[in-house]
Amino acid sequence: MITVDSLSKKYGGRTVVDNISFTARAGRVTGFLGPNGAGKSTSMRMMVGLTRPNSGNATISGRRFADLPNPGLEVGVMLDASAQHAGRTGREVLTLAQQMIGLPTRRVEEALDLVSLTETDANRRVGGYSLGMRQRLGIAVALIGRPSVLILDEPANGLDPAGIRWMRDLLRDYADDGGTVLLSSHLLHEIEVIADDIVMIGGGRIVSQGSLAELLRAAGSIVRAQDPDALERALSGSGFVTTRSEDGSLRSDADPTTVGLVARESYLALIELRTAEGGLEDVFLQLTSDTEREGRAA
Ligand SMILES: Nc1ncnc2c1ncn2[C@@H]1O[C@H](COP(=O)(O)OP(=O)(O)OP(=O)(O)O)[C@@H](O)[C@H]1O
Repeated sequence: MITVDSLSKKYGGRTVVDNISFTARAGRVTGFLGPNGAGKSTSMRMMVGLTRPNSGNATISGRRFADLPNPGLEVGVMLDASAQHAGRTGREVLTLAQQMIGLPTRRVEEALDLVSLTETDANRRVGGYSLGMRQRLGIAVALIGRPSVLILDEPANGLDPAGIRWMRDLLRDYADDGGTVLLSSHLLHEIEVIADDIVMIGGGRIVSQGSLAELLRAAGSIVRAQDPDALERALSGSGFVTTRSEDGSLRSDADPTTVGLVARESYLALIELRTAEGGLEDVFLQLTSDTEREGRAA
């Protein structure tokens, strides 16, 4: 588990992380989502003791990163996959991590296997790796000590669609085995397909957090009814805002379950009912544009 408690960071008098608090739970993938410059990397750096917060603190499995006796056994971190020394081979990078943590040498081969880096890849210098291969190596370094917590900054950067699917499966299995995963992204689709919980950040502040299902519910619904006028009346009578599209469907700010219940109460037949398209993207753009407006006005 990762607990972030009222973390703030200022650079040159400018607050770039503003009093953020959240918990990333065991057995869940938590997506840390925000546009460029929102403060995701700074927050993650504070969690792993690389940047000193102005106030607040973060703990990993109940302890501050600096107090972990052998951090590599507790938390796997990948903040910048390109930060590895370009002149070292992938195997050398992993061997250094294995020795630093004090693991048996076989963990190097196991970690390579885990991220599907071949023998030939492992013996090449990192400088010649594609970005996708660097991401795989970075994830291997993070996983080598079998930690129970993973903190990954934009791990899907540079991966092709097959690579993204691979990473998604790897992180899903890791969380299903009880691990805690916190991963950042500015790509909504990436988060939407992998995360159980979402922490949305904009302008250094948390603008929304909750389970993916809860946030999607906020996106509203698209519904087609046999009698759209009657459904429109029923929904507005229940306090929901409904708009009619040219194709006759209705868009409502009520979530699909609520729309279904309202329709049932009025004995109305529905032909189609789903979450409004755009889903998380709509919620995200709406929430982060609000904070940006506030930021500019302040
Ligand atoms: N060392 C630093 N000195 C001064 N300003 C910094 C420093 N590090 C980050 N910032 C600023 O803090 C803000 C947040 O940056 P951060 O890298 O945390 O955002 P991010 O959400 O990770 O964005 P991205 O997706 O672009 O990496 C930015 O405006 C950035 O310019």
